[in-house]
Amino acid sequence: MATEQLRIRRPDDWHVHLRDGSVLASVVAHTARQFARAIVMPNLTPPVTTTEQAVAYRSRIMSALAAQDSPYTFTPLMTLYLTDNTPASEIEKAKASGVVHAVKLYPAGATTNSDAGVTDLLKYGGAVLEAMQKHELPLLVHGEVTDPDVDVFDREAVFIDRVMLPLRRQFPELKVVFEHITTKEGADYVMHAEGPVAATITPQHLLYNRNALFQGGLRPHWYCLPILKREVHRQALLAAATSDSPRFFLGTDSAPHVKGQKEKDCGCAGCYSAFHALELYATAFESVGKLDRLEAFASLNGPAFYGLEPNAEHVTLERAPLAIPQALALANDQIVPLAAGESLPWRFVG
Ligand SMILES: NC(=O)N[C@@H](CC(=O)O)C(=O)O
Ligand SMILES: [Zn+2]
Ligand SMILES: [Zn+2]
Repeated sequence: MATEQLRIRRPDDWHVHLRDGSVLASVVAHTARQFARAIVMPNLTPPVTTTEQAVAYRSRIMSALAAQDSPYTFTPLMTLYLTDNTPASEIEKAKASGVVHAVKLYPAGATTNSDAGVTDLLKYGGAVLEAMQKHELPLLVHGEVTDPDVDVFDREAVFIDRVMLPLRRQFPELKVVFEHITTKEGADYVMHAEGPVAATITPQHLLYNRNALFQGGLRPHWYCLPILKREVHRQALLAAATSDSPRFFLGTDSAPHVKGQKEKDCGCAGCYSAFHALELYATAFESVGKLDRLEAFASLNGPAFYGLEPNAEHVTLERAPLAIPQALALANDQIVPLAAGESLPWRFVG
């Protein structure tokens, strides 16, 4: 008989966008409902580049949650946005704060709100990377090159050769998380690389291939960066996520954009999955008969990499259909969740 209930340690989301202001106010409870902790991305406008800003952003997150009388205990783990001008001294401050848990690399122009990102990591970032390696502050990378001559479907694989390999040769002890990997090349690299390397994987990259972008017409709500890839890549990601390797862990990359910002002539990249993240992952894991691997991926591997204890509490999912709404009334607007209108076989109970 198929499993009817699934009880796992409370998971954490190692890559999420909570935004700010009215969007923050309406999305934070979704993340807090399923996850005990989350690595919060710093790509606000303006970006979170200093420890002081990260501390202030953290209190806005906590106030937004408190304002909703949310019954959940939730700990945001903050990140700094690396720029060409980040001083090495900021790293010591960040580490000492106890609030900042990682530094995020956005290659300039690679994705949403990345204009202030790094233009040439090894040229400008040497002293900062040295400090991060010394203070054991992980570097989280959006791993795509921005070279317009590189095909958008190849940008992750090319990033490995052009940035990842030289970076890790120069800073072999630096903890690096290859965020939201989308390719077989990315999965293979992380699986076999020497040293402290890990990767997050999103639900959309485990569940869909690039056909989803064009299913019956142009589907902007499946558009995120890095873009969905071919089926062979999806299969490789599923194999990695459900493998025995502790290097792969949950990072939804839930990235809310209001409906009008997605459905336009130049729409934003990002899928919203905080509403139904665990249900999406459970569906993906079950599709390959690996539900028993979900707990390690969602609740154990991430804390181990970041040097934190796993959560003590547990959560339960039950086999019952979850109808994903066509849209969620959020932020005085609407946000369309990933796979809107479809149904999932699992439901998060609490
Ligand atoms: N993933 C996305 O498509 N978008 C993210 C940025 C990012 O994680 O690259 C966003 O902030 O909207
Ligand atoms: Zn990214
Ligand atoms: Zn992201």
